[in-house]
Amino acid sequence: MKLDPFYLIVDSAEWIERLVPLGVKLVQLRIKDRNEADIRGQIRLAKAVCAAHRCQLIVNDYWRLAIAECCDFVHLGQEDLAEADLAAIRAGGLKLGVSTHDEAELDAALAAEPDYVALGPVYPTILKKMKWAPQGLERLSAWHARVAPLPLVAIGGLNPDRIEGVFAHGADSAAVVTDITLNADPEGRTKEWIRRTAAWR
Ligand SMILES: Cc1ncc(COP(=O)(O)OP(=O)(O)O)c(N)n1
Ligand SMILES: Cc1nc(C(=O)O)sc1CCOP(=O)(O)O
Ligand SMILES: [Mg+2]
Repeated sequence: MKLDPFYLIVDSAEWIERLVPLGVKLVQLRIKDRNEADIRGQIRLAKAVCAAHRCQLIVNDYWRLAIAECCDFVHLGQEDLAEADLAAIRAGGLKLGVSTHDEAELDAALAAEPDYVALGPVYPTILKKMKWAPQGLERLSAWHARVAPLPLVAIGGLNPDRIEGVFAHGADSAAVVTDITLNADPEGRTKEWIRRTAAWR
């Protein structure tokens, strides 16, 4: 399976409505702190927009809702993974991406037979407090050696100037949040990401 090299992560369907029509082909809906009915509505709207624009939607965390809403890709962290019903996810025909931050987590991720593995934070991130120090580019190469031929996603502190480095060290896709959502011009920055990742598409 091939992932688009530009992996946008946003916290609402409204962001997806705004940015996916610009040509985004891979987006994660990563919602925190909303009630279930709200999240279900967000997933429905995101799914409709992504279908209209041939963009792959990945639902973070809410695997039960993703199955119920007939989505086809979920992303799970290690705690989510430990509690998730992987058989139900597979029976629902969903693909699975898994976060990793150390070797033990990589072992657990690979045991789940995922469709991609993410490594982070490659660089410092301001999005959330993390207990792991930045992994650095050499760590991406080490992950690539263990993960290939599965796609490897780099995440954490990425910006357009760091794209080349992560792909040179074995990443197949670069995931990004704040470089776009906190940018003064999110649309312009999204177009820049699409352009700067074109060589790996
Ligand atoms: C592509 C990608 N990589 C890592 C994460 C982080 O997932 P997780 O560790 O479950 O943390 P939250 O995002 O749920 O806070 C991700 N979402 N996407
Ligand atoms: C959501 C998330 N997960 C990470 C991990 O390492 O698992 S780093 C991260 C934040 C990514 O946001 P930004 O692009 O703004 O740094
Ligand atoms: Mg999670």
